[in-house]
Amino acid sequence: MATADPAQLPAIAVLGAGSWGTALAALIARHGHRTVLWGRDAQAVAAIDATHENARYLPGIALPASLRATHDLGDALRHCDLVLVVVPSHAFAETLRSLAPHRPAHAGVAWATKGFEPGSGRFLHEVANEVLGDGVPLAVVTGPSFAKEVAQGLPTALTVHGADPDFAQQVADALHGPAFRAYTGDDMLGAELGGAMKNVLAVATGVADGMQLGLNARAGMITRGLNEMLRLNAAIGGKAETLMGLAGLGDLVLTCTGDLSRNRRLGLALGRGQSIEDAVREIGQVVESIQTADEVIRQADRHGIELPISSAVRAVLHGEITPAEGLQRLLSRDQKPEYPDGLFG
Ligand SMILES: NC(=O)C1=CN([C@@H]2O[C@H](COP(=O)(O)OP(=O)(O)OC[C@H]3O[C@@H](n4cnc5c(N)ncnc54)[C@H](OP(=O)(O)O)[C@@H]3O)[C@@H](O)[C@H]2O)C=CC1
Ligand SMILES: O=C(CO)COP(=O)(O)O
Repeated sequence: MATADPAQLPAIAVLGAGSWGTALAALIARHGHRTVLWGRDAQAVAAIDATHENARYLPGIALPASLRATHDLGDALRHCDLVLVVVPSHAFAETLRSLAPHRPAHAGVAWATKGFEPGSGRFLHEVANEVLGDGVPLAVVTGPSFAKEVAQGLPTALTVHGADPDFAQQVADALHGPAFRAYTGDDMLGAELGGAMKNVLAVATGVADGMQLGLNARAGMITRGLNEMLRLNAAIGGKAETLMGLAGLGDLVLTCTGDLSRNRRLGLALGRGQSIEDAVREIGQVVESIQTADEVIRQADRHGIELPISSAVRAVLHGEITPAEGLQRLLSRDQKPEYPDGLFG
């Protein structure tokens, strides 16, 4: 908390100077932790360090003067007690490999990245286990949290899941503060699945809204989307309650309904007839669903689960069908019971 002696609090290195990494670094620095933000763009990072503003990703928002920013990974990690990785999923494995030789032996590694390893479909904790080896405490930070609102100090709740409860608590303690509630859990599988899948489902809801299908369609899409999350989660062995909480339902509702969501905005643009290339260029930030849709379907196929909405999103993102054809595909499915295999079957 702001009144604590910074020397008594864990020092934290945040890797990734985009909107979410910057917002989390600012939050943690405001709580009194010695915090260093690392970014790959030397010029941008020098400007953040000098002006206390991330002009590209969070323009107009004042960052705490105590937040240091650097391009030197060794410098960022040298005296840290905890590493928080906040790069896009396509850069996750590479960033872990870069940080590994610099990580102080006692420092656990958490991440706020949402998605899977592109190409392999591996969960990010599987990647972290492989790259860092056994014995390094790991945790995932996830939940309904737009970077801009966190950076502005607006109230937010999210959750930290890890197999090592002490480490999950350490991460949650750094995030928790006067306007920020950080909960904990031990279900990395469910937490990572929720954070990844909600981005794909936000595209679906965005498409429906872009096509002006109405509020009924939006609510139906969100609810059947939650059903897809629950079914895949049950198959992979995640806990149902994780998906009914901040990591699932909470983030699904935020991303499907909030226009700050880049994944929703991609869907809106596609639903209005814009091309994916133009939409992505206009958004100008990472849109995780583009890679995640493939990996969700890969996971679903592996477990023999049918996910009609996610599958339609994947096909639209690949240009295999139009949004109108995707809608027709969903509406023409056979009628069936709402829960043929029970609530979490
Ligand atoms: N923004 C949000 O509200 C939230 C985002 N997330 C998740 O956080 C993750 C990061 O997203 P976000 O910060 O929003 O994305 P942004 O698009 O805002 O920023 C991406 C950042 O990652 C950097 N980057 C890209 N590739 C690499 C790489 N190979 N090595 C190192 N850095 C790289 C970019 O650097 P450069 O500028 O040089 O390209 C940029 O600083 C995503 O998985 C996202 O889903 C989770 C919750 C909320
Ligand atoms: O993960 C997020 C909110 O929790 C941010 O969503 P987008 O990546 O769609 O902007």
